[in-house]
Amino acid sequence: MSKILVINPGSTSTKIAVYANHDLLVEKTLRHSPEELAGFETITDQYEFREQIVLDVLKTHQIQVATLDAVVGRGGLVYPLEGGCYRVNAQMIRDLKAMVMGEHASNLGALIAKAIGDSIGKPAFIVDPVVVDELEPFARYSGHPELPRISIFHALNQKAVARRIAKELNKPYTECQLIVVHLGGGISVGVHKHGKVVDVNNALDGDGPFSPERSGGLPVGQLVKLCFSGKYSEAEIKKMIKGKGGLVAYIGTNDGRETVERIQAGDTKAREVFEAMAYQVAKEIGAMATVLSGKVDAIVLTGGLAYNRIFVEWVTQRVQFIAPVKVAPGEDEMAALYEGALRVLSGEEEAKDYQGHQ
Ligand SMILES: Nc1ncnc2c1ncn2[C@@H]1O[C@H](COP(=O)(O)OP(=O)(O)O)[C@@H](O)[C@H]1O
Ligand SMILES: CCCC(=O)OP(=O)(O)O
Repeated sequence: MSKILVINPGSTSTKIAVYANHDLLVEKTLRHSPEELAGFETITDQYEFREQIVLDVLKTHQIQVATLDAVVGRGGLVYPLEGGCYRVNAQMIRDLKAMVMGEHASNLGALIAKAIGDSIGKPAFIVDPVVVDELEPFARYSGHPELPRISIFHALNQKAVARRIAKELNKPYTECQLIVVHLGGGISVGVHKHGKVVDVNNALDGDGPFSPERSGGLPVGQLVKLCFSGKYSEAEIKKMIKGKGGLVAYIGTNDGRETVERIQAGDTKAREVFEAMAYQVAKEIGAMATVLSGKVDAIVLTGGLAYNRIFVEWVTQRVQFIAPVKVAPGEDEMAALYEGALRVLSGEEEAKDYQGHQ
């Protein structure tokens, strides 16, 4: 029997699960408001706070750390790599601490998993981190060679959900042409062409639609002017793009459910902003459909916001002319992390070795 702890830190939540022999023993999601996270200057500063959440959940459910066989965390911003299950090693920890590709809550997945694994002499893994890179050459062009587009997205959930939908379509994933949209704290719109994500917006850093806590793409000229206006520090501008952008900037919350409650209570501003976010998501889907020359098997909406009927309806109305829209609310990340680690523990697959910068 393999008992595995799964740790999934997201920008608006920490998700924890424990599995044993395919049985889900515990699953818990803790949501974090912008106020709760405001006191932490960097993501790494949230380490103790998020680790304590994990340990508290284990304690509440009377699961002894010593009984675990492995720990698997959501993979963060390491150097770009191919998909798969990687053993957390010293190089990975160094790169995450040095924030070589930037900051995101997912960076804490490997750090916490490694600390807990080391405390009991058991291995720690990550699976399909947010930097999985399968972009085709055209997708890397931005418009200036010093600023190539890069692949940062919800790789783990996009891949897991795409495989599930491919099954529903009775087609191997490697033969499908899908557009998968993860609607989380960040929003990614990925083109899955024959099993590879050949184009996707950088969900973290000022690209694509705005999201609950991110600005998405901004008018560059105006942004440059703002950067040099003396009005804001570099750190403040970065926060406008990630953390305090999108819904947070317009209506002060990163919470889709709270937004819906406000809309139901007659808040017209919240309604307009929420609908504008759906409009931008639809526009990005339209753009991504051109990558597949319009030959799209299905458009898939997933992530937390896909639970919301009105939001899904607004997007669907604008994009259903392209392909059938399938809704897979929430995420398959916890099971995908568990299964990735289990494949290694059972000897079905070998853990990949993270090398750092190639
Ligand atoms: N039932 C729901 N209705 C509307 N929005 C929801 C619902 N559940 C989650 N959300 C929203 O989805 C977003 C988070 O999605 P999730 O995929 O869990 O993201 P993350 O991993 O970024 O924390 C938040 O804005 C959250 O409030
Ligand atoms: C870093 C890309 C993935 C992402 O945006 O995740 P969250 O929605 O959990 O912030």
